[in-house]
Amino acid sequence: MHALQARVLDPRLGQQWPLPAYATSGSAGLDLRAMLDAPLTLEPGQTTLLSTGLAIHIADSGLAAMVLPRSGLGHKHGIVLGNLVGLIDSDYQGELMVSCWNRGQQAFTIEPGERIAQLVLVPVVQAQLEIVSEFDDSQRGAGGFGHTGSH
Ligand SMILES: O=c1ccn([C@H]2C[C@H](O)[C@@H](COP(=O)(O)OP(=O)(O)OP(=O)(O)O)O2)c(=O)[nH]1
Ligand SMILES: [Mg+2]
Repeated sequence: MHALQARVLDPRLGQQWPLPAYATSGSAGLDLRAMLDAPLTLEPGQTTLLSTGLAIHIADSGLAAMVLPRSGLGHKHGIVLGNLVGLIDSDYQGELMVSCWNRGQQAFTIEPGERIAQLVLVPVVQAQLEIVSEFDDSQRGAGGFGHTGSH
């Protein structure tokens, strides 16, 4: 288990609602909660930026965190992320924010403290660009976007 510095920015987190924790020993994501004062209804097509009450400092440039949708909310209710995926830089120290997008056909009400997204810590390799005039041959070359067919 990796140690990760975190600050609680909303006192309700850890008191009224549990701090983010892995739901099972094999869970990959920590659920993030909506720090709302009242239920918030997202109309179809609407996007809102939600506070999570939590800040983290990853500190290691070999790591990042990703904010991902929860499958139940996304599949059943169309509640996904306005940025599709959130990327948290290792030097970001601000509040973790979640852009919530109702891509569905029905209004959805987010309750205060509801788990709205999940945070996954991932390894990162930073690359130094080495500019060349030609690449060595590869099996694929420049073929993409369905180049290998559909079967
Ligand atoms: O879902 C998200 C995505 C990003 N962030 C924070 C952490 C991240 O490190 C920072 C910047 O994100 P990103 O680089 O994706 O946004 P940008 O539009 O490129 O902004 P910037 O110019 O600040 O890098 O915003 C969040 O809190 N939630
Ligand atoms: Mg950026």
